[in-house]
Amino acid sequence: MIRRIAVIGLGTMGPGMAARLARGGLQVVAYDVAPAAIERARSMLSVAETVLDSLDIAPPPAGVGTVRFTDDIADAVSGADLVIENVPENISVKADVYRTIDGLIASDTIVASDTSGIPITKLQEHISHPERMVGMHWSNPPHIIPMIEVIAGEKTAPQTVATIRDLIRSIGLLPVVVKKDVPGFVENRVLYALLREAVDLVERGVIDPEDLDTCVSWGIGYKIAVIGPMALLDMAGLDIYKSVSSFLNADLSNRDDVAPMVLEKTEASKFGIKSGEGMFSYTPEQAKALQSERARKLVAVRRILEGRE
Ligand SMILES: NC(=O)C1=CN([C@@H]2O[C@H](COP(=O)(O)OP(=O)(O)OC[C@H]3O[C@@H](n4cnc5c(N)ncnc54)[C@H](O)[C@@H]3O)[C@@H](O)[C@H]2O)C=CC1
Ligand SMILES: Cc1ncc(C(=O)O)c(C(=O)O)c1O
Repeated sequence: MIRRIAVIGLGTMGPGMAARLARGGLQVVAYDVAPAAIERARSMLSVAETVLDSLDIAPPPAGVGTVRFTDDIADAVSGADLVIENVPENISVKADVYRTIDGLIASDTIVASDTSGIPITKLQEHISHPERMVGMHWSNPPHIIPMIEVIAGEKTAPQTVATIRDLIRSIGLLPVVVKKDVPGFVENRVLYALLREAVDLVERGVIDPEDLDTCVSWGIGYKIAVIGPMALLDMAGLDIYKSVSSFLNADLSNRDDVAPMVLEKTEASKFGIKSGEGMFSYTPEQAKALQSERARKLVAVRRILEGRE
């Protein structure tokens, strides 16, 4: 039974995840190596709590469902039933965390990684109880998006997958068990196929970035929220898909490296809203407004999709 959870890494993903787990009645202890990240996470936590209120996700009874911050990793993981690792997408940084916590956790503590796509089999090499390690891939923003992928590595015990799947379900979220430990799992394989083509189209001057976003959001995005790709194929007709894919697939981007436009921007520290510039430019006020607007619209759409409006 999972009651106490340690969230390690409080950047983009950690705070919203901590808020959502606590709202599900779990005792969360949140840790980051950087004191500034802990401070930022405190304010992100209260923003996430307001959003959870607007989703009508009822608070748990008094005394359970708390988030406590700590700057001591031993304190964070001590007594944890589950540790969720949320540190940068880099095997050696993640492996360092696993080595550090290895001697601090019980042999039956589950260690989950929120990796965006590093195979769990590779991460398991760095922990002494690989049967207790599992992928638990949340989607950003984690306090609003209900779907979480659950991925077993070669050495993950089936019981570990079942425990995490049941935990996700028990707090009203939507687990999807991925059957093979492929890089990127499923969500990011699909997302990155789309992003590769989108970046390529902008890079080749086929379309301006603003128009690309309008085309994808109001064309594909709007309907894909209501009907998934498999059912969409049936709606369009597999005969149409066969005809179009017979000439189009060969023309789609198949680049296997990072696009030059993305390399140029990241080399100039243009990372997006976190640095004030990426594909577009943002003042701090615009970045904040964009995040609130995204939360407000996601809440509104979710209420409708769940038939609550
Ligand atoms: N950003 C996104 O949209 C999503 C990211 N992910 C994955 O989640 C993980 C975390 O991603 P983000 O939150 O975006 O990263 P981030 O870079 O925003 O935050 C990472 C945090 O980890 C902390 N950190 C670094 N080393 C640490 C250590 N040894 N111990 C404790 N804390 C440490 C950093 O100080 C930072 O606050 C990555 O594996 C990423 O691929 C998963 C879903 C979505
Ligand atoms: C660009 C990008 N990369 C990875 C992820 C992820 O799911 O890991 C996301 C996301 O939205 O969650 C993302 O946008």
